[in-house]
Amino acid sequence: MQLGEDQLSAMPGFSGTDKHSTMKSSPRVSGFEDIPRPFVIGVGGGTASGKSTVCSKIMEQLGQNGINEKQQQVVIISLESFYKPLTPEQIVLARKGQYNFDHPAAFDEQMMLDTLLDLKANKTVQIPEYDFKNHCIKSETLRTVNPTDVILFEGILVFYFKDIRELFNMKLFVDTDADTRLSRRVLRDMKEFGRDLDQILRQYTTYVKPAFEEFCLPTKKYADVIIPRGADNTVAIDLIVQHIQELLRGSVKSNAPQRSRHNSDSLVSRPH
Ligand SMILES: Nc1ncnc2c1ncn2[C@@H]1O[C@H](COP(=O)(O)OP(=O)(O)O)[C@@H](O)[C@H]1O
Ligand SMILES: Nc1ccn([C@@H]2O[C@H](COP(=O)(O)O)[C@@H](O)[C@H]2O)c(=O)n1
Repeated sequence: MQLGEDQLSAMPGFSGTDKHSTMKSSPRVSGFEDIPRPFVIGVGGGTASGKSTVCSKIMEQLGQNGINEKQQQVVIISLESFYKPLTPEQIVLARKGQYNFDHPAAFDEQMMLDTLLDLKANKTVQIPEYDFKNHCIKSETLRTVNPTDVILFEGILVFYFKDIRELFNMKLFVDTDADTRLSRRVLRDMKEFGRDLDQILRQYTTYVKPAFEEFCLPTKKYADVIIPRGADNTVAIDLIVQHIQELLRGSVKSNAPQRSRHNSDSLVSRPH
C-alpha cells in the first residue's frame, strides 16, 4: 500500500494540499518526482542512544501507530534481526557477558543485504525476531514485512557495511552522551533482560565501548542528519517527519501510474 493524499493529509503536521487548493499552500519542490519507493532511512548510533525510540516517534508522528501491520506504510526493522546464530559454547560466553555482539562479524551481512534488496524491489520478506534474553532468534516467529513506503532500518552498525549503507536514501545518526547511554543500557539490560550488573558492565567495558569507538562512531560521518539528545530532540524529529511527508507527497504523484491502488488511496491531481 502506498500513502495516498487522504492518508497524508490526515497525518498530524501534514501541511499539504486540500482538494480545493491543490498545491497553492505548498508547492512541489522539483526533484521529488524521482523519490524512490520504498524510501529507506538508516538510523545509526551507539547502544541505548535512543534509535528505537526515535523511530517510534517518527512512526507515531506519521500516524502509523496502532495500524494493522498489513496496512502500515512505514515499518521499522532492527539490526538485531540479523545476528548470526551462536554455537552452544558461544551462548555460554554470552550469558557471562563474554561474547562480542558489537563487532561487525557478529552480523549476517549477506542476509541483511538480501532482505533490503528484496524490500527495495517491493517484495514481501520474512524477518526473524530477536530474543535478547536468550541470545537467539525466536524460532517460532518470523515477521512478514510487506512492500511499504518508508523503511526505518535501525541499529548500531547500519552504516558500517558499505553495500548496505549505499542502499539508504537518508541516514540519521542518533548522538547521545556516553554516560546517558551507559546508564540507560544498565537499566534496560537489568529490567528487560534480567541481567546482572557485573555481566552488563563486563560486557560494556570489554566489548560495547571499544566497538562503539572502533566501528560505530566513525560511521557518524556518513549521516545526513545528526540528532543530538535522541528522542528528547523534538525539533529534529519534527523536521525529519516534515521532510518525510514532503518526500512522500512527491512519491505518491510520481509512482501513481505504475501501481494498482484501492479507492481509498485516492490521489489529488496536482499541477506539473
Ligand atoms: N529520551 C529518553 N529519555 C529517557 N529514556 C529514554 C530516552 N530515549 C530512550 N530511553 C530509554 O533508554 C533505553 C534505550 O532506548 P532505545 O530507544 O531502545 O535505544 P537504542 O534503540 O538506541 O538502543 C530504553 O529503555 C528507552 O526507554
Ligand atoms: N544477545 C545480545 C545481542 C545484542 N546485545 C547488545 O545489544 C546492543 C545493540 O542493541 P541496541 O538496541 O542497544 O542498539 C549491542 O550493543 C549489543 O551489545 C546484547 O547485549 N545481547
